[in-house]
Amino acid sequence: MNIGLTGGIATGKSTVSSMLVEKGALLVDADVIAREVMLPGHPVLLAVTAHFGQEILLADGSLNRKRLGEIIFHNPSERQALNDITHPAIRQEIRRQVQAYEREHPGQPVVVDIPLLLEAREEYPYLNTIVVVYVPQEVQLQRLMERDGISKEQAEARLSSQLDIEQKKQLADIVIDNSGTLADTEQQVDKLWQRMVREA
Ligand SMILES: CC(C)(COP(=O)(O)OP(=O)(O)OC[C@H]1O[C@@H](n2cnc3c(N)ncnc32)[C@H](O)[C@@H]1O)[C@@H](O)C(=O)NCCC(=O)NCCS
Ligand SMILES: Nc1ncnc2c1ncn2[C@@H]1O[C@H](COP(=O)(O)OP(=O)(O)OP(=O)(O)O)[C@@H](O)[C@H]1O
Repeated sequence: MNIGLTGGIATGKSTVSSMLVEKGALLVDADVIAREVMLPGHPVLLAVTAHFGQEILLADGSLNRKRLGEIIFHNPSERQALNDITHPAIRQEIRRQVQAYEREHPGQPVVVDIPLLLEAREEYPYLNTIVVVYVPQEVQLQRLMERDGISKEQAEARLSSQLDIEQKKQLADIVIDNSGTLADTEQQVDKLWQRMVREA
């Protein structure tokens, strides 16, 4: 069984996907792919630079992630422009990796971690079980500020760039509540893993 794993920023997707990988799942990680297409020389980074200008690059030609983040998390039309440039290539690579795993490891469960899965559900018809990693918004905000060392205002800007976590929870087939201890989460992940193996 393959699952699409999503949630809000800092709700614990990586925490849960690491637990599943420990148990033997194969992982496709959209954030990793998103970083790869932003490496110097990649056509996607060239297109991003053509739109946003050289000021989004550091002196060595690599992406100034902080600068681009400041622009797109505060400006919906610039965020849309970035999504229009980057998302088709990211989606294509996600699909390619899933197909490669299915070919090379038939029957082995695959976890596809995509932060913006429910913002573009129709783009992923091949993912038919959606798992949402959930924490209430106050916990999400707190964890995000702590992990990234950012202000409340910056954290709120990131949260409001995505579908609300309560809405994502409503759209889930399976919810993992990550607001308790890691041991509480691990118990839920155990159950999910049993199901993934059973329905492989
Ligand atoms: C804007 C960038 C440079 C900021 O980099 P930064 O290192 O600060 O953040 P990072 O990449 O670790 O992203 C952290 C989280 O932010 C959220 N996020 C990132 N991009 C977006 C977006 N376009 N819209 C909404 N949320 C986003 C996601 O939850 C992601 O997990 C970077 O996020 C980026 O290149 N974004 C465009 C690609 C993208 O949409 N990636 C996320 C989904 S695959
Ligand atoms: N159950 C938990 N209790 C306390 N802290 C937790 C718990 N789960 C995760 N965290 C912490 O919360 C932060 C966010 O978790 P994580 O990085 O897994 O989220 P994410 O959804 O993958 O984030 P992103 O959207 O940015 O990729 C991390 O600092 C992590 O260590």
